[in-house]
Amino acid sequence: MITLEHISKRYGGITALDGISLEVPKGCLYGLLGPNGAGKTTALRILCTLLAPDQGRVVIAGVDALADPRGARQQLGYVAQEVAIDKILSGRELLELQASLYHLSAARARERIAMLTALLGMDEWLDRRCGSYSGGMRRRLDLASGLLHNPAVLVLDEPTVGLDIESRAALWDVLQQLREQGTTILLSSHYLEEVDALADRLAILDRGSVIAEGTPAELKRELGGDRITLRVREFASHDEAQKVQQLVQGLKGVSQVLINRAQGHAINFVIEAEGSEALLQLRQQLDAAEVPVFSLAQSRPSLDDVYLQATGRTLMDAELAAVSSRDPKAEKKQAMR
Ligand SMILES: Nc1ncnc2c1ncn2[C@@H]1O[C@H](COP(=O)(O)OP(=O)(O)OP(=O)(O)O)[C@@H](O)[C@H]1O
Repeated sequence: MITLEHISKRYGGITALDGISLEVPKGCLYGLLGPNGAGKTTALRILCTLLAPDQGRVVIAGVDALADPRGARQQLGYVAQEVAIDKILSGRELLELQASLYHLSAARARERIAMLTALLGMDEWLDRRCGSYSGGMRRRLDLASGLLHNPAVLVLDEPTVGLDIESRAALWDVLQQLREQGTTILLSSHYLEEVDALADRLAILDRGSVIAEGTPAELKRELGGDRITLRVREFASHDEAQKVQQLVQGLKGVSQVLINRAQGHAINFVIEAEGSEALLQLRQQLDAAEVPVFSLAQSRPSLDDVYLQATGRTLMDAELAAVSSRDPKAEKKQAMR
């Protein structure tokens, strides 16, 4: 239903997308996971014909989106990151306005609004002015606007940012229902647990490139055995961590040894075997090699491990780096042009 082929996009000297390709099959809930600044919004805006790529091809439900943007838009519902809702209108008036922009007949508009009101639980407050809505209500109304014309493809940019746990769970339910009804959904997120819980398939985006793609289970399985986090001290120095890294690399059944700066220079690695026996043996090997142990934790691979393995840093680490290097004001200005 969605094909992106070799899409590149630069903003001045910044490469936001570096030749990414994606395929989303029909009826799939697809997650685009990546830290802030990875290029998720840029990819979604290109897909939704709101931004032109420098090169590449976009096909939505068989329609070439660059040659026929209008045709592609008829297949699409887009829920942007920033909610743009008028404060004076009521939710219902806003949906009616939106329905007329989609050229729905009055009868069809009434029918769709009634259906979406029930689906999204908006009955109690839809006739109130939007200015009085909470973040969760605004998100739901925004989702309803994206779904009014019953699109085959729904694209959501970070749909649960800023939502409380309850609203987030409600939104997840709605997305799962829509998928069951056959809607193809592409959502971007920087929440690992969200993509893990919802997505049938996912792509991990980092600095404008797809660094991993598959089902959550496949990606985790590819990492092999259990993940170990070893801390020699609460906050070790980089030099100390490097020494331990070399020691651990020499141990039996150990692979993919990395230093994790974000966790006080903890050492992350994989052990071939599973279970407590393996940990016990590892502990003995560490003692024999005279490696001090402040803490030693074992877990099954997670999506964060997939990211860590591909980039050498955790998602949280990447987020922090992105926050300090971006200029939101300049980006907003540029995006308005
Ligand atoms: N309008 C713009 N002008 C200049 N640079 C931009 C603009 N929009 C995005 N960028 C840069 O392009 C890169 C990708 O940004 P993009 O917004 O696509 O990432 P993202 O993964 O969606 O992050 P976020 O979730 O924070 O929006 C970043 O380095 C960002 O600083």
